[in-house]
Amino acid sequence: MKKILLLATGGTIASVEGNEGLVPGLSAEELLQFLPDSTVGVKIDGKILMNIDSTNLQPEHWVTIADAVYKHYDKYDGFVITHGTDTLAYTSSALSYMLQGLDKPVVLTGSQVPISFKKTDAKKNVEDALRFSCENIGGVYIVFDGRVILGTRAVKMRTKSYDAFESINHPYVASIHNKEVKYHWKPISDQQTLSINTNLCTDVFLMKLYPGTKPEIFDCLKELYKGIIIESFGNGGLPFEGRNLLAKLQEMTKAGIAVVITTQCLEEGEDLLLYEVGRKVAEQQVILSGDMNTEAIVTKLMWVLGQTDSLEQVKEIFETPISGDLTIPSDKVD
Ligand SMILES: NC(=O)C[C@H](N)C(=O)O
Repeated sequence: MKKILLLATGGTIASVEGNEGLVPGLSAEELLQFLPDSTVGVKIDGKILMNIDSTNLQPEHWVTIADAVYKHYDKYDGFVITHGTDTLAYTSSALSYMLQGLDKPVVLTGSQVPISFKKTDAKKNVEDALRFSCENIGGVYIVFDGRVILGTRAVKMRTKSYDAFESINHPYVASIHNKEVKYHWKPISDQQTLSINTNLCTDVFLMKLYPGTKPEIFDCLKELYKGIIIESFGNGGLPFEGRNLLAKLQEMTKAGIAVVITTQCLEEGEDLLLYEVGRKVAEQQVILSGDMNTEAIVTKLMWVLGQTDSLEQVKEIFETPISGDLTIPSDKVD
């Protein structure tokens, strides 16, 4: 019989009605009591790590979760982490960088409606997550609404609907229907032994550009952050006329700030070489993010800056795919 460890962290799934709205309140054992008897066939131990709305979740909590998986790794066949949906994709990405070489599934799930409510998506999601955690597959995954998404590729797209998450720029790993797992994609495992590296540098800022962004904002950011992610427009680029951000970019990279360029478009990623506005940026010491999603970019930059201060190394590690986070152009199928 497979042994699974369920790590509870809070979120809507564990929430109850409080005086000021929904608030996490159920323990891991209480969550498990809501599951039907048909979940037999698996031995599940439950452990609560924190009981918070994932809006309150911080990078330090990612470390707590990674440490818990690592500590219990040899004793279990798989792991299910129940979590709020709002920052779930950040946690799944962070875990994908901190825990590499997994040969067992680490499965995150949550729900849009608390498990104690009559009509809820929680029971199905936890059951599906438990099912997937028994598979012979390594890596970090999100299981939600019958779909399995690679941990570095999920984006929360909807605030209320059950199909809250989409897999962006990557195939769904599998779908789960009537208790059956049907694969659409499988990872190529090149590293066999599990390694944990939870060093993070959280001095990372995410800026969304809009027409009219003031260049002076970068003077403040330069003092506070070691890494800045610019969500630019379309294929990527910065204005060099009017409010000139290109000149500021040069100042930032000279000051040793790691600047990552991405796009506000969810699908297909940046392509800086296509337009003049992008090429002028590509000529600078910037870091490219290809088709990575913002959740993966933020957590990867924190993780890479936690490993090295050398800008060349930051660029090299960041631009190398980890845990399926980035499609290198030769991998793309037209
Ligand atoms: N559906 C949810 O879980 C939302 C909740 N606010 C959370 O992220 O904790």
